[in-house]
Amino acid sequence: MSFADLGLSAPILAAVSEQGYETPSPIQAQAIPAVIAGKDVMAAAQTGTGKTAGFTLPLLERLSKGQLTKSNQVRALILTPTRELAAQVGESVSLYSKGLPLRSSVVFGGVKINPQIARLKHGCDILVATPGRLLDLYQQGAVRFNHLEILVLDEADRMLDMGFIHDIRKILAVLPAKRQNLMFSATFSDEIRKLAKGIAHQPVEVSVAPANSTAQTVKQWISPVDKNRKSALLSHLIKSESWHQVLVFTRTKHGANKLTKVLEKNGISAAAIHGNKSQGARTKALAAFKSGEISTLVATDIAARGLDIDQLPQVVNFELPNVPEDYVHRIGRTGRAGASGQAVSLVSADETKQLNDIERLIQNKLERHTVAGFEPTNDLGSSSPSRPQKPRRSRPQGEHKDGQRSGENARGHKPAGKNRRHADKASGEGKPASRDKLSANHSSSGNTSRQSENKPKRSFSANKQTSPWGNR
Ligand SMILES: Nc1ncnc2c1ncn2[C@@H]1O[C@H](COP(=O)(O)OP(=O)(O)OP(=O)(O)O)[C@@H](O)[C@H]1O
Repeated sequence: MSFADLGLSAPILAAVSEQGYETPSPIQAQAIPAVIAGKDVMAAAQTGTGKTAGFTLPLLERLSKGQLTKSNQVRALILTPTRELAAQVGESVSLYSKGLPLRSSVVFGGVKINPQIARLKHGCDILVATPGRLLDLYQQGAVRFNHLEILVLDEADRMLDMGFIHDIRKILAVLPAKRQNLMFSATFSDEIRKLAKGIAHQPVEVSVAPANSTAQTVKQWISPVDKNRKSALLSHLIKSESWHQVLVFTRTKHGANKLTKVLEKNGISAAAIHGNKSQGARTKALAAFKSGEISTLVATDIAARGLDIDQLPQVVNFELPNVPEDYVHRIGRTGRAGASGQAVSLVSADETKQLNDIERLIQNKLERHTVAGFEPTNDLGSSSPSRPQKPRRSRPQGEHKDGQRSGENARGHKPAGKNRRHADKASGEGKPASRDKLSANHSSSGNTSRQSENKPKRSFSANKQTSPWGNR
């Protein structure tokens, strides 16, 4: 199977080959023809298996056949839960649409709105957005959806959970009823799956692995440890194992700041990224991490979804997430595109319940390795992954993960224009990061990227045993 067999035209095939992709991943092989055929698609596939190209390539194929955009209008809307992810997806859209006469743009909160309004004036064929800022732009008349053809919910389960559903409903209400709906994620709870089906029209369900499964390329283990020894253990591991690039997840923003300070005190170069940081600080931290300027990025779940950090070798859960699906997404920042990676969770006795929930969700008992000198005084107890899965705990209504409120709540239900400062924060997590390049106000049609230069061929066959790309 090659990309040419999937019904993509020459300019798109050229862009794909410039990226070094030789073979479509299983999710791409299944989703691309269905999207090109105009069907609604709900797609589930493990983290790092190329879902972005799975919806972007056929979307471009369809748009390239129709009429180009008109002023303030959008033909395809891609919604993402974080600003960083919006930027990254925007970058992919630019790369893949290089040879096409299509305009694309990215909008998210936390940066000035006026340049975004100016860019939208001429309309865009593809708009990548976070929900809060999109609503503000809509309410200010900067963007119109009369000609919208395609809606994509990237990280669909996250977009449809309690924190985002109000904004999504408002957006859906202003879109034409007749449109193509695409929803992609690595995880779908039954509850969210039902909700998604209500939005899509007889969707084709594409799934290439058991529901909610982790990428096979990630070696996972847990280290039982007492809560008050976690930062010492993390510092010890980073130094003794010579981890040069580690993404560490904490449960709270305060916890991320505190841990960053401890690591720095222990001589480890670290920065924190979370929703209370300015967009500038977020962008800087992620860029410094990607370039190797700092070895450790301490993040809340703001960084759990979708971020594609090239060859990231190591993820650490300093604390386990409350929602078990978030574990799957967090550890999926490593072991992407067939590369191997390692994910370690530091688990204290008070987290036994979260651990049980995670092991049930992924149907796998995680290996325990106690590090010498860090033996816990309190036992973890044992879990049984095979018991039936409990209903998923939803996040509190109106709360985005990472303490962010929905656009509506953040604006205190006032029209956006009257409370712009808050509205800017609304979609919360917002600012971009592409794989190698961060661009705060990325807007483009056919821009260039360092990624495309001298791209090595990326093939699935090299790692057939473990790679999700090669398991067909
Ligand atoms: N056909 C392909 N061949 C080789 N590499 C690919 C191919 N398609 C995508 N990639 C690369 O694989 C990586 C992961 O892709 P992507 O970010 O789309 O994963 P994803 O499935 O959306 O993951 P997540 O669930 O974490 O969002 C990217 O670096 C992308 O460039």
